[in-house]
Amino acid sequence: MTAAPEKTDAEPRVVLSARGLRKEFAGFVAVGGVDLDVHHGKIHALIGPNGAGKTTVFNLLTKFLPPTGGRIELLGQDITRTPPAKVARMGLVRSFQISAIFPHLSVLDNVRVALQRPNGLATQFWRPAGALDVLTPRAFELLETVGLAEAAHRLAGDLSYGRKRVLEIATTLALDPKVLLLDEPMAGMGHEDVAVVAGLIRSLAADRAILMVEHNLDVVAELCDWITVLQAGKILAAGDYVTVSTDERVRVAYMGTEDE
Ligand SMILES: Nc1ncnc2c1ncn2[C@@H]1O[C@H](COP(=O)(O)OP(=O)(O)OP(=O)(O)O)[C@@H](O)[C@H]1O
Repeated sequence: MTAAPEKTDAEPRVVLSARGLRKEFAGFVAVGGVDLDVHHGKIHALIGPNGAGKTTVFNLLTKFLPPTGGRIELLGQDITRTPPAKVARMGLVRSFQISAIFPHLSVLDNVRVALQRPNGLATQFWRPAGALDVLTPRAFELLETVGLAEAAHRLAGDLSYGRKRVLEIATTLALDPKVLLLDEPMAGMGHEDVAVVAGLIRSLAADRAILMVEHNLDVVAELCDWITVLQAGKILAAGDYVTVSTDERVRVAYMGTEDE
């Protein structure tokens, strides 16, 4: 028997897909039939004006909201009706805002607490001192990955805003995501932090897929391989930055003018 040819990077594989994704709230169509393919090794942006349905799509993909229609597949498995915690364990992980970190714990402990979740230790929060020590090497590895190792023993709450976001991303890596969903990762950041987080996101995309909602179009242009533009719950355009940014419908709908 001949083995199936292995997929190469030249032919990136779809790790997350949605077909006909739909969500109605009491008759109001927030997401009206969205098709999406997210590829391993690629950074995919979801953009669109306020109220376009970006957050709702994120909530549907991560199963925080049940869809009213359509189908979602993760790594070839139908997850349309799978509960959120299971979807996260399967590798679809969403980065929350910095409120997800514990400000009174050290940077290292934030990551160790995150690491105990996939190990099924979440219910043992009040364990004897030292019980998390076994997680320390892996926690340091993750802090190295995101460039926070030297801040390991600082209180998380004392980090700059941008570094808090970086720490939060490190805690999501504890779940070893195959697909990482980032909701406005650059929101509220200055130029310097944006550059740091952009570099981090690029490095994280090397061995996983990234889907991000991002309002900063400079970041999208610089970072993203593929862009899906939503408007009023539907896909207005999709393609690389040049394709979508020169699309007249996108310019009118998203940028708000035909002349810019
Ligand atoms: N739970 C809900 N109940 C009713 N309507 C909702 C609910 N959640 C979202 N909507 C509506 O669905 C539409 C899409 O909202 P959503 O938050 O997904 O848009 P968005 O593109 O993320 O917007 P923004 O950029 O402002 O965050 C909006 O009109 C919103 O008012």
